[in-house]
This record gives sequence, C-alpha cells and structure tokens, in this order.
Amino acid sequence: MPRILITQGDPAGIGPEVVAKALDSGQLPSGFDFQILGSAVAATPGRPDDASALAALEALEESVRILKSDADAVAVVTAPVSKATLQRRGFSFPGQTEFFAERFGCNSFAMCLSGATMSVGLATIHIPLASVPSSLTVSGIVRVGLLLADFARRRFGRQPRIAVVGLNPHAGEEGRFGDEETRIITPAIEALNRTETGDFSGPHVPDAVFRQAARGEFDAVLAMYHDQGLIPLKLLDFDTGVNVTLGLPKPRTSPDHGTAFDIAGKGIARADSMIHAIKLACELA
Ligand SMILES: NC(=O)c1ccc[n+]([C@@H]2O[C@H](COP(=O)([O-])OP(=O)(O)OC[C@H]3O[C@@H](n4cnc5c(N)ncnc54)[C@H](O)[C@@H]3O)[C@@H](O)[C@H]2O)c1
Ligand SMILES: N[C@H](C(=O)O)[C@H](O)COP(=O)(O)O
Repeated sequence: MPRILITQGDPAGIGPEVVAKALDSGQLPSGFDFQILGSAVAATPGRPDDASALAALEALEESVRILKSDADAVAVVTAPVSKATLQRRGFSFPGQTEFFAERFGCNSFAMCLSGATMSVGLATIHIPLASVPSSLTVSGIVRVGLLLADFARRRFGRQPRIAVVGLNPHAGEEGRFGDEETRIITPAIEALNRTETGDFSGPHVPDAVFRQAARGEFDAVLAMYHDQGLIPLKLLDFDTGVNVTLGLPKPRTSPDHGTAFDIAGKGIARADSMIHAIKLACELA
C-alpha cells in the first residue's frame, strides 16, 4: 500500500500534537499507510533546545532516505520546525523547502500555499525584504510561474488563470512608484503566456488582486515575496492552508502554521491544517 511519511517537527512545538490529532480525526483518506518519523524526546513544551532541534532534523533526514529508497513511500508531510533553532544546530537551509530541494538535487522548486479560498506561489521565499527587488528576475518569475501553473492545472483540472502581482504600490503606477513591473514582471508575464501553460495576467495591483482571487477570479496568484502572498492566504485560509513544495520528485506538504511555542503542551492546537496537508499529499502522490 502507498505510504505517506509524516515528520513530527520540533517536539517542543505543536507538531506531535497536531500529527496525533490528525491521525485520530477520522478524516484522512483511505488507501494509504501513514509512517510517523521523529522521536518524542523529552522536550519541554514551548522551549526548543538542541535535543528537540536534533530530533526534528533527524526526522527530516530519515524522510529523505526513505523517499529515495522505497517506492511505496509516495510523499512526505512535515510538521513545523523552528528555523532559528535548527540553524543553531548547523542546519544550513532557510527552511524545509530549500532542504528538500537540495537533498533531491532540484534546482527548480517553489513554495506554494494552497487553501480553500486561494492558492499562492512565491517568486522569492525566505530572504530579507530589502533583498526582494534585487532578487526578482524574469527567468525566476517564469520558473515559478511554470511550476505554479502545473500545480494549478493538476488541482483544478483546467488551463489555470494565474494572477501575477506587482511589487510596488499600485503596481508601480506607470513607473512613478518603481519600475520592477515594466523591467521584470511584465516581460516575465509575456514569456509565461508564450508557453501556453496558463492564462497569466498582470502585473496586478497588490492591494486589490487578493480580493479578486478570493472571489474566484483566478486559480492561483503569483506573489513577489513571502508576506505579500502569505498574509492574505493565512488571513483567509489558516485552517485549510497547506504549504506544498513544487518541483520535487515526490510531493512534500506541510501545515501553513509554525511551531506555535506559545500554545505547545496545552492541548489546544488545531489540527485542521495538518489534516489538509496530509490530504493534499495523498491527492498529489
Ligand atoms: N511549516 C513550518 O515548518 C513552519 C511554518 C511557519 C513558521 N514556522 C516556524 O515556526 C516558528 C514560529 O513561527 P510564528 O510564530 O511566526 O508562527 P506560528 O504559526 O507558529 O504562530 C502564529 C500564531 O498562530 C497560533 N497558531 C499556530 N498554529 C496554530 C494551530 N495549529 N492551532 C491554534 N493556533 C495556532 C500560534 O499560537 C501563534 O499565536 C518559527 O520558528 C518559524 O520559522 C514553521
Ligand atoms: N514560509 C512558511 C510559512 O510562513 O508558512 C514556513 O516558514 C515554512 O517554510 P518551510 O516549509 O520552508 O519550512
């Protein structure tokens, strides 16, 4: 039977709790086995330390070993980790997305979050806001746009309508508030439309386009940076949002929330996003 790997994340966070609740929910698809990775070290809730970070890291590495060697292991779902704590243990990646991409030798990958209301792909991921403008390139936006179109086509079963967002207020207001739209984003949209993989429009005004997306006018939104895309997504879709890494040979999903150290150990963490993450992994596998 196909098997979904589930890493428990940092055991000082809510990972083990939401994994256990998801498995007990009665809402997971049939036809799959679920294999839990990660030891329940004696972590203090809300207090990540070297041991809890190591447990999280070992589960990630173990998932890669299994995914590469076992054809029945068809996807991985990762519970949240603390990036800062992991990096103090020598984890050299900004996040799990970049970790899986490197481990699978995947140069073309992207972060996408998909929820009941909207799906959002990110042209840049875990970088300082000040680095965003200089990190945007035509080829980078095209690369993420193609991955997002492929994902949206698989999810929604049609030629996807993808809104590409501007970077600046009012999408630059004809160059008065910035020129990334004319220099970079518009040429990328033109190149994407030449591929005929989706109907790409934009550059859209950032403060308006997410309302249109929420009303169903687009199948996905291609945002220029992390918080541009994830603030509306998490505002509207916190319980159904799933983080999915595009471009990997096997699907990797994760809940849209973090370790929630402030509520760890209290038994009040909601498992909805984890349940949706497991469902999406099964759907994509
Ligand atoms: N999937 C992941 O691995 C992932 C995602 C986001 C953040 N993180 C990491 O998590 C850490 C904490 O990040 P943060 O504080 O920005 O975000 P967070 O999602 O952990 O917490 C934000 C707020 O949402 C609440 N919350 C989160 N998940 C919840 C749930 N399931 N049920 C009820 N309430 C919930 C928290 O209590 C907190 O008030 C950081 O180290 C970050 O890197 C990991
Ligand atoms: N950027 C994600 C979010 O805000 O939800 C989160 O940090 C997870 O990133 P990784 O999947 O790369 O760990």
